[in-house]
Amino acid sequence: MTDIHIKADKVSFSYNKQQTVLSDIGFSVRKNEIAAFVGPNGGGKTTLLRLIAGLLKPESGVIELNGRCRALSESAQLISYVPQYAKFDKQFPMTVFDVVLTGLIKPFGFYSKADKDAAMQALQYVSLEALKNRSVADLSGGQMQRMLIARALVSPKEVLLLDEPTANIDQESSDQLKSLISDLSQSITVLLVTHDTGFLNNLVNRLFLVNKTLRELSISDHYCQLDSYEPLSLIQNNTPMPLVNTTKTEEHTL
Ligand SMILES: Nc1ncnc2c1ncn2[C@@H]1O[C@H](COP(=O)(O)OP(=O)(O)OP(=O)(O)O)[C@@H](O)[C@H]1O
Repeated sequence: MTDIHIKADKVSFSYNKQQTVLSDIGFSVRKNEIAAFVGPNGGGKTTLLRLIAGLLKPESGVIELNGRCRALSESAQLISYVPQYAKFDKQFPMTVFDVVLTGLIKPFGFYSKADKDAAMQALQYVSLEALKNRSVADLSGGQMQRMLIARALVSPKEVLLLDEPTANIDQESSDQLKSLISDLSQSITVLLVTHDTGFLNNLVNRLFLVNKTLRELSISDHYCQLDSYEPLSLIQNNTPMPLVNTTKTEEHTL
């Protein structure tokens, strides 16, 4: 019996059948792992997340969840994707609670008491319940990110995909987010894309370098300077990843 949760095998993709964006991608992630995709701009990280979410279809190869490929509708029930630059018009008069509810697709926007309880629970999970009536216009970047995670998880999910979750947030918010992701991984699998390699220290179990192809980077128990890691130079020189300590420790719980 395997506990492989997500597996990609020989996946290739191009937009409009033009330039190949991803070529022969293969990796696997186990249940409750936190995996990060790093790499240079335009390397294909966001495209890979969209493929995993089922929003794009591989040109060749397969992506399996729990051992089989899924249709988009089924993927959407199991996987939540928080895109890069997920933004709300700050002038739009919506409260935090309203936004979280929109994570539940309901005809005519009719939400039951159970839906509202679920939204409240999701807000509690990300420690935003006190801000539930606040307008989204008045949220900080970190609060916005946590709200979007609450929205993504308002219905139960197996996998959370986060694209650049620390973009435009300060160190304190980044630390809170890191704790939240670590906590979430007790119950779900988290895959994230980031350029913020410092964020990955003591957080991730798996690290993948994406630049058209994918290469798993070794995670060592020995410390090194992840902060000075430069994906592009690694690819160009084809040198091994400097030793980093990004292993999530057994006792790392919140
Ligand atoms: N909808 C699209 N149509 C055509 N080309 C696209 C589309 N989206 C992305 N691309 C191209 O695909 C390549 C990979 O883009 P992608 O956004 O996946 O890279 P990335 O690694 O996430 O980049 P970044 O780190 O800058 O966010 C880029 O060359 C990009 O211009």
